[in-house]
Parts: sequence; C-alpha cells; structure tokens
Amino acid sequence: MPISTARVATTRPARYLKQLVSHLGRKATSSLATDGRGTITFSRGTCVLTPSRDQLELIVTAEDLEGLAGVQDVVARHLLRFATQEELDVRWSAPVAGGDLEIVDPVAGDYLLTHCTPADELLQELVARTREATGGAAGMQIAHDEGAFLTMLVRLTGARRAVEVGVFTGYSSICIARGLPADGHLLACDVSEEWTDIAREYWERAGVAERIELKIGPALETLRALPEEPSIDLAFIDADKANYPAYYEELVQRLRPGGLLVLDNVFLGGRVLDPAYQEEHHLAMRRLNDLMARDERVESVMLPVRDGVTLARKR
Ligand SMILES: C[S@@+](CC[C@H](N)C(=O)[O-])C[C@H]1O[C@@H](n2cnc3c(N)ncnc32)[C@H](O)[C@@H]1O
Repeated sequence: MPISTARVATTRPARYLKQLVSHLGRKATSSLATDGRGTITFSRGTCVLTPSRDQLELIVTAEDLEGLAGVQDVVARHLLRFATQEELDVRWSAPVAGGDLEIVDPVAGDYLLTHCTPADELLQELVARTREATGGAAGMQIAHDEGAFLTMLVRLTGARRAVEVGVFTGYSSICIARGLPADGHLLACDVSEEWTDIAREYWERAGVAERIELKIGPALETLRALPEEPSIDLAFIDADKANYPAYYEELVQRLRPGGLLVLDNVFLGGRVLDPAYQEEHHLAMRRLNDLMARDERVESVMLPVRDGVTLARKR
C-alpha cells in the first residue's frame, strides 16, 4: 500500500483536525481517539491526523496511487479551506510502500556496520555456522553493530542480572554476556533445543557459558515464573513479535528502577506504519510502540538501529 505524509506547520492543529474529522466524516467514516488523533476512512484510502504543538501530521494510505492522490486532494483542499486565518503549506512526501521502508539507507547501514569495533573470529564463525545450519532462518540473527551496541549497553548500565527472550544460535546472548561482570547472570529463553544447541557450544567457546542459564519453553511461562520483585537490570526482547506486549508487561514490572529494556524489530521493516498489515504481530507491535511512548513507568526512545530498537528505562 502506498503511504504519503505531510507535516503542516500551523498554530491550530487540534482545531483543524476536529473540523476535518467532523466535516469529512459526513461522507466517510471518521473517529477521534482519546489521545487527540483523528482517522478518516474513505472508500479509496485512509488519513490519520496527529496534532502536536505546532503542526498537524497527515498520513495517507490507499490501495493504489490513484486512491492516494484522491485522498491527499480532498484532505488538503478542506484543510486549506478551513485555514482562513493563516496560510498553510501542505506538501506531501513521495509515496512509499510501507512494507519496503528501511529506516537506514542500505548503503549507510553498511557503513555503520563497518565502522564499529569489529566482530571477533568466534562471532564471525558463529555467523557462518548459523547460515550453514539454519539456512534462511539465519536472517533472524542480530547484525554485528547491534551486537556491539548490546555489549555497550550492558557495560554502560553496569547490569549484573540480565534476561534475553529469543536466543536462536546465541549471537546476542554472547554479546550480552560479554558485557556482564564475571559473576553476572543471563537468563536466556527460547523454545528451540536445536538452535540453542549451537548457542551452548559457542557460549562455551566464548568463555561465557557459566554466566548463562538457558530455559527451554515458551518464554512467557518462563518470565511469569520469575520472582515478582524488581531485580532485573537489563532485558533484551527478540522473539515472536505477537507476544512482545506480554513480554514487555512481565519484564517491566520486574526491572529495577533504572533498569533497561531493549526491544528489537520494533519497526517491522516499515510494516508498523502501514495499516495494510493487519496480522496479529503487526497489531501487537503497533499497540506496544504506542503504549511505550506513553507508559509512565518508563522513559523510552526508539532508535533507527537496524530494524528499530526501543530502549525503555524504568523510572
Ligand atoms: C529472532 S530469533 C533470535 C535471534 C537472536 N537474538 C540472535 O541474535 O541470534 C527469535 C528466537 O525466538 C525464539 N522463539 C520464538 N517463539 C518463542 C517463544 N514463544 N518463547 C521463547 N522463544 C521463542 C525462536 O526459537 C528464535 O530462536
């Protein structure tokens, strides 16, 4: 589905939003959410309107480019008509397909990858072994710069007790465990014996096996069985996306104040932005991204690292 955005500078974003939702809602379906956002659904596409202090953001999605142009036209014309007291400039971005969005241009991404502390031989060997042993699934492994970022976060936060949801063949767990002190502990959760057999082998070889406790089984059960007091310093979530909101809830209450939650793939290759994607994991990630931005238990920031990484620090 093509998507196009316009960020319109204005002194009256909420007022125009209400006028648009109310007026265009006569011929289309429209709604106003409690957080101030509006949605207008036409037969040809949808416009989501978000007010902020000094601008009105419009995101239009449609089945095809013709529909997109039609929705852009009707929304922009009415907005300009309502703005009798100021001159608005409505400039739409070139249409993109939500499922094809990359946060970072691949060329820039490659530059980032080659400009951090390089992966050592063991991690490089693990990458090759994972490709050999798991074929297409190897794409699930985090990239090296994200691994270096994880190690740095563990060191910077001084974490001693960590949790990982989604081990696969152990790349990210090695990166986390390497940042922990010698008496640190990483609880690593996964459902696959087959993939984590490779992880175990590499944990041994990396000299971090003693710091890692592997729990095989649905991670939600493992997390729910943990003591409820807030004792976790850092947790990394990189498993089945539909369960992210549930993992977040279980972990956020067990994080100590100042503890850090790191969530991978929060951008879902751009599909979080594209209402065309309505599978359970798309809805779950969209819901969680919205929740984290408002959740008073944490302060959070979404970073353009690989497929999107959110850091949520417990207050
Ligand atoms: C994206 S991979 C993790 C990649 C890993 N972090 C790395 O750097 O190599 C996702 C992992 O989550 C695991 N997984 C999927 N559903 C799960 C569940 N319900 N509970 C625990 N682990 C699960 C899969 O077996 C898979 O190994």
